[in-house]
Amino acid sequence: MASDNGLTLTVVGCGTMGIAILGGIMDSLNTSSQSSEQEQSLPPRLPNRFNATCRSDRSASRIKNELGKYNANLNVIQSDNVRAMKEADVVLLACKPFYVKDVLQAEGVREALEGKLLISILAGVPEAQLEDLLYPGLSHEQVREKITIVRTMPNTASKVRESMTVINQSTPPLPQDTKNLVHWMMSRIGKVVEIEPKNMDACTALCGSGPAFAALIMEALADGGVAMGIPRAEANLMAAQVMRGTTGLVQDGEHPAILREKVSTPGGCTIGGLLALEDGAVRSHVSRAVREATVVASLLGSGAKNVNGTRH
Ligand SMILES: NC(=O)C1=CN([C@@H]2O[C@H](COP(=O)(O)OP(=O)(O)OC[C@H]3O[C@@H](n4cnc5c(N)ncnc54)[C@H](OP(=O)(O)O)[C@@H]3O)[C@@H](O)[C@H]2O)C=CC1
Ligand SMILES: O=C(O)[C@@H]1CCC=N1
Repeated sequence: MASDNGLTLTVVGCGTMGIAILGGIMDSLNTSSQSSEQEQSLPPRLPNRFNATCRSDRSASRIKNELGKYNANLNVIQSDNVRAMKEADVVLLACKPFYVKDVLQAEGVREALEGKLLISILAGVPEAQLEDLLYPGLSHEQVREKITIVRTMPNTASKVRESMTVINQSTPPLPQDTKNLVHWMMSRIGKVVEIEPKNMDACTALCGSGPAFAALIMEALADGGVAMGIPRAEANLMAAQVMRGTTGLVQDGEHPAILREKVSTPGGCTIGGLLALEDGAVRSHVSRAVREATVVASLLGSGAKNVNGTRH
């Protein structure tokens, strides 16, 4: 643990998401200027040392390459999760769901995590499952005396500090300092919403998978432009800025339906395009993608095989 007033944050399984989240936190610490509102809920101790764990040399190099620019106190630890967890005050669990059992049931892990805050970003793995892996047979109340586990769902836009991160509501509620710390960490990388546990899989689909769905729509917009003669580079830039501008309007309070109506001049081109989208049942298919991903997310933690197998 840190000997000064700072916390040591260990990211176990530091790949795409671990790097994105650490990058957001390090960037925020470098550029920190807190608003008065943030200061009120500022945790008493903030992370100032970072451990990132992985196994391969390739992953270790990637972590150093991508996070080196922040000049943070970062230690990359290969194939020794227990040491990295022992040194931590807070552990961010960022490995793939299918090897969480191996990671948490490895010798010495339970002892290394005792008394600490464990924040999980694993898709489809409820808090109860993490508790059971660490302390089989103990009740939730008994586990809470040994460790605090919080399930969250960020997304890949953490890298540019534009994540939509969902935090699972804890029962009983977290101690205020712990809650402030979790919110502080997650608000370094974007926006935060707390949600009931029953909705975490749907939030995994909407927020965790959402950037992939939005990217597909963005590509389709650009493809249409290319088909009608716009050069690819300009079409990509235009599609991205159109999506950004649209989100800006909605986040500024405009309802999406009103936005659509305002763009649709009677007898104009927009209504013609919108009706073509409705002919293709785009709205239904996009919603279905979120519904499908929710069902798949709910199966990820169970170790079930072929979770993307056809259900029709
Ligand atoms: N990708 C996304 O957009 C999102 C992912 N998530 C969730 O985040 C988690 C991580 O996903 P993602 O970052 O994409 O995955 P990655 O595969 O990019 O990262 C996982 C990392 O874990 C390392 N690793 C594997 N085994 C171990 C081990 N035993 N000990 C320590 N490190 C290990 C791997 O490196 P090496 O093999 O070298 O050890 C790898 O770098 C998943 O649970 C996913 O559900 C949540 C939201 C969005
Ligand atoms: O596809 C996945 O399983 C992960 C979880 C959310 C985003 N990516």
